[in-house]
Amino acid sequence: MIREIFNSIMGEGKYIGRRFIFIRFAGCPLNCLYCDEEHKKHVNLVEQYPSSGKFEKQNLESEEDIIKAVNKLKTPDLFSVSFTGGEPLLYHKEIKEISKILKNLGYRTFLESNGIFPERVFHFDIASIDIKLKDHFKNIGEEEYKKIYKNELKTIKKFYNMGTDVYAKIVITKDSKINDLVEISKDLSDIGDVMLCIQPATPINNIQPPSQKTLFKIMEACGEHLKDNVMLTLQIHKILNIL
Ligand SMILES: C[S@@+](CC[C@H](N)C(=O)[O-])C[C@H]1O[C@@H](n2cnc3c(N)ncnc32)[C@H](O)[C@@H]1O
Ligand SMILES: Nc1nc2[nH]cc(C(=O)O)c2c(=O)[nH]1
Ligand code: SF4
Ligand SMILES: [Mg+2]
Repeated sequence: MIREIFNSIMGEGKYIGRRFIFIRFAGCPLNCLYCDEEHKKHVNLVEQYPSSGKFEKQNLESEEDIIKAVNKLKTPDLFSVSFTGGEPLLYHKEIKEISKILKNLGYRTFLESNGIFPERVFHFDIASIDIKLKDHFKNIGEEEYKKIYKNELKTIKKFYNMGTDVYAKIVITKDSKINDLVEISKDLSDIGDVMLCIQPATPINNIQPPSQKTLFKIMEACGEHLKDNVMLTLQIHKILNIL
């Protein structure tokens, strides 16, 4: 179930720069061309101490094991515990229990999800929902993409109506279509006060980000519907060369 647990600085989205503990779950039903996470193996790695970047294998079978690992990685500046992956909501039942215990211990809970499981949504303090674009997949069918997108909007709407601090994040590549982004911004603005984080792809395989000029154009086009609920986020952990 768990790939790794580590402490680092949030490198993406609305809470960039905050100190987080990341619980990374293994496996994912999607295969985004830009994905930078090797999430296929369930390897139970826990960072030896905060920001050491060194891991040891630990038994993470029980909730107690996981909570103990989180508590050990706590730092005075800690902002939240992120459930990420792979796709964390593959393990929604287990995460529901773990997040309840963490809440009772005073932690803020954060979900980093591709949003394709609206039926599995439950309480998190903050939810970052990644909206995928057609160019994120190798020849995806129109119907298949529409289903993914519809579920992502449903997930965002569900969190919004529950009062969760929910925002959307979209990885933008040089092939991303500005009209698609305008459509998405309209749909998000119809839900309510939802921040959209435009995240240029960190180059990987042959995926490249758009030009700076295009980034400005994309943000302005999204602002037509979302006003100032548009921000650009770069993966700062890659720039800092941290986890
Ligand atoms: C690895 S995914 C795991 C959580 C969930 N499956 C998802 O897609 O949101 C975490 C985030 O990493 C970001 N990401 C992955 N590869 C990236 C890349 N090459 N450039 C920019 N962001 C990337 C995506 O925005 C994604 O939301
Ligand atoms: N520092 C850091 N910030 C992150 N924000 C989202 C991440 C993820 O892989 O889910 C991530 C990550 O892998 N590292
Ligand atoms: S949904 Fe997330 S974990 Fe899955 S392939 Fe896409 S970026 Fe990677
Ligand atoms: Mg990552």
